[in-house]
Amino acid sequence: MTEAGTVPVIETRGLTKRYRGGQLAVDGLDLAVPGGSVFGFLGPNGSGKTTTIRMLMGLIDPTSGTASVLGRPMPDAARTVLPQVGALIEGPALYGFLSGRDNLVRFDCADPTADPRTRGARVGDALERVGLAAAAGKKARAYSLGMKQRLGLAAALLRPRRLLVLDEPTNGLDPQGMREIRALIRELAAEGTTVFLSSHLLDEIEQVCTHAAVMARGRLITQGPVADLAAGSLGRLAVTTPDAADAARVLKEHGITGITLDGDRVRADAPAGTVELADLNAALVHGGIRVRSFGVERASLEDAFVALTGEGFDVAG
Ligand SMILES: Nc1ncnc2c1ncn2[C@@H]1O[C@H](COP(=O)(O)OP(=O)(O)OP(=O)(O)O)[C@@H](O)[C@H]1O
Repeated sequence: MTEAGTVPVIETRGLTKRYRGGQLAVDGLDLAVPGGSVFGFLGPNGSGKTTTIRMLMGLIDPTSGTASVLGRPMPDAARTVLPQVGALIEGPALYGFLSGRDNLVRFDCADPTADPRTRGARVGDALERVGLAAAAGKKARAYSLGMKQRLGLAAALLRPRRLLVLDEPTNGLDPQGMREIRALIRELAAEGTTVFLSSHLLDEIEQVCTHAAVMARGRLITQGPVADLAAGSLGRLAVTTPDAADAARVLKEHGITGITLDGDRVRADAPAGTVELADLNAALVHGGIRVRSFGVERASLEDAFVALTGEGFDVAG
């Protein structure tokens, strides 16, 4: 699944986690995250995303299977791997009574490899990076949720990272906050950082991710480039006409399947391969059908998800 020649930045084989209560949270996961990708880890609440991330970061041990991050086994190589990974998991731990800047100073002090002489510059750069320079002196408790999330990202960016792991980075944010975080993710990716982010929002994955994996009930349903995942399910043909019943008949005569009628809308499976859309449109018109609009609606990741799992998806969150 990875691009030719690139070593996966995250790779798991048969990764499984059964919690002590017997809950099988992650079941035989084979994941491959290509270097340089923005990789969306998508699934409804409770599908095992956080459990997987916690295993990847060495926070909990798998029941069975293996995980490697930056080419090294986890959790065994956690000490060498984790300094190269910026993580934002379950919201940043901030002190409300400290300013944004002082929170970052605290994080930097906690890093034994961080040179105290260059601390001020590092903290300033990170604040600049996430657009918080102007609000750096404000107490963190006065920050909006989006600003807190950006401060958490700034903490993850205090040193150069090859990989960023973000668990639901836009959860609870308003649309403006979501846009800010997404823009930042795109920027970081453009600089070559691989970003692995979990989300239960399909449109978020479509907007920012190059690749995605879809989870349901602890199992991997599919993974690959986002464009391929969406293209895997054909789009829907949509015709608007006052002669809907006749249009449906003509489409059927031309071998079109999955036809549904709703008022003046006729929808159907998009024709595969041999049927030319222009010919189909001409056939309708020649059949005396008054066509108001005719086209193929692009398949979305949501269509792919529904086709793959037979389930709806909590799109709105
Ligand atoms: N510490 C735990 N002990 C027992 N069961 C757990 C524990 N943590 C999670 N689970 C269960 O494991 C399953 C997967 O949970 P997980 O949090 O990994 O899913 P998720 O996809 O990240 O969902 P969410 O977005 O709600 O966090 C759920 O059924 C959950 O109830």
